[in-house]
Amino acid sequence: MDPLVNKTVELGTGAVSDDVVSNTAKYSCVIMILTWMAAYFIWKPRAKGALMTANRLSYFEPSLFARLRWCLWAREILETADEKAGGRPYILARGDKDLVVLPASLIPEMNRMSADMLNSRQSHAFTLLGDLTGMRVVEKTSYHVRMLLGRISPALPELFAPTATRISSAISREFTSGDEWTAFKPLPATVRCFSEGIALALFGSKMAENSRLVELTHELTSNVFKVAFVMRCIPSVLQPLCVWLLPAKWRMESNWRELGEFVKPAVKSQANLYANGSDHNVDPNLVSWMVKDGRSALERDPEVLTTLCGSVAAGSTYSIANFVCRALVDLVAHPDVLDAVRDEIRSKGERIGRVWDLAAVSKLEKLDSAMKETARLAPGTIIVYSRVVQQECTLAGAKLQKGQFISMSGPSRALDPTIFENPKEYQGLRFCTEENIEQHRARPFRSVDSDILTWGAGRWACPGRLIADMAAKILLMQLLDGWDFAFINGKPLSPNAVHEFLFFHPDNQILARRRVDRVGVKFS
Ligand code: HEM
Repeated sequence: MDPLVNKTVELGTGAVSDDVVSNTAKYSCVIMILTWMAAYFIWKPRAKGALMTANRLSYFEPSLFARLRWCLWAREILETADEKAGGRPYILARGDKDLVVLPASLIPEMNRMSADMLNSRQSHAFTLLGDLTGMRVVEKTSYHVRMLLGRISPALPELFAPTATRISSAISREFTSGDEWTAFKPLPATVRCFSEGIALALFGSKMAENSRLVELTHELTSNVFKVAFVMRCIPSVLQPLCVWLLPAKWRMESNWRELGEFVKPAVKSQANLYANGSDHNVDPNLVSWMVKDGRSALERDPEVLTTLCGSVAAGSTYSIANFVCRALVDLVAHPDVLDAVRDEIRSKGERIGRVWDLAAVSKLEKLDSAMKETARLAPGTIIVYSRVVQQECTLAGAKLQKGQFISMSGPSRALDPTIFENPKEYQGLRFCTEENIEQHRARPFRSVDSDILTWGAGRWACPGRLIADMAAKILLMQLLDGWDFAFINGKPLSPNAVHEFLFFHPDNQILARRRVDRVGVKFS
């Protein structure tokens, strides 16, 4: 029979539509099984002996979803992953990159690995989207890090008094002089205070007299972070185009140009001075030392030095300000700790005639303990020890290829109940108890502590930690002595988070008023 005829007949009875449906169902089943098998075989070799993956719902999920989840819920994702992994390495799908998260117990072993095995620069440049934020050069050099550690940190006793003077005069500008409660935004106020100190360390006293340059140190930072935070939500291929839709990108470009207009002529004129042999006393600031010590063409290039100054500004102004605002609100939320810290400042001040030098400030153990506790509970970043592997190696049983990004979870250590009793509870004086005080004296806030990980760890731990510690104490001591603080409607403020970064929201407000019984804090 002619099949066409047959079909026509069957169509009329509706039998064909049943057939078509059942064939479609069969083919769909076959396709599904084949797809599943293909996925299984592609996936299986990776999964075999492989690590757990966090923040990836399925192999086929677009990485954009992982990016967005990480942007919004990084803390929760990391906490759940740490718990599931139980101290074993795992993969964190961040959306922009898969990181192998290693247990913090590996820190001593990793600290022994040479600099050409693990690279921190590549990882920092990637995290802050160096190509888009203008900081790509930090991938090539750590000259600024060497200068901070080798030249600026040793000069801190000399920098202490002028830094304190600048911060103090900024405090009197930024904080209320009235004895009535007044609402204000602590983050922008403290950022402006710290920018005075950072500008001094970066550019020296003469250049730091220029208020626009001081302003640039935090304005540039703010725009760099805005660009990086927003662009990290967008797939890499779209970033070079989309970034130009951000007003922050245009402002940042103009900030870089302006910074160059300050730094480049200074670099050139100082290079001339040194070339003429008139370099007897180097002013302790980053620009002067970089010009003086520069050996390679890169280290002498005014454009590169401008970028390095900008990247130090980006690593410093908001980091200290965020930290100090958190330390302050933690103290306000725990009046017993606040009273103990104030008493310590007052009684020690009386013993030394109320004029503080760097050594005396460094001995405020209760203030130091409260700072450590804040940093433990609300670090600047929950991911630390971020490095790029340079040679194939095996760590904690995980085989790592060249180019693999690795990292560690800060909270997995800082909130470990075997290290800290009631780890999620703020106990500002926990490091000053009888059994902890000796260790606290040996490892104050400014030191690299692989239990708290405030500064990361190893040879590439934060090179600005001594400056940060000094500047934070100069500010906190004056604020605690001179002002009362309170929450608006008694409501405490929690840290905000975006990607792996915790921060104090710039719009957060608290109340302040002058203290009637302030005794005054002077620095020498
Ligand atoms: C409370 C304030 C601060 C905190 C919590 C902090 C924390 C950190 C952390 C965790 C790192 C990564 C370290 C690693 O990769 O192991 C880092 C890097 C860095 N910090 Fe800080 N920091 C602070 C203040 C400062 C200051 C004041 C400066 C400069 C004056 C600074 C300059 C830098 C630089 C240049 C890097 C990059 C180092 C590199 O490329 O290897 N930081 N900081």
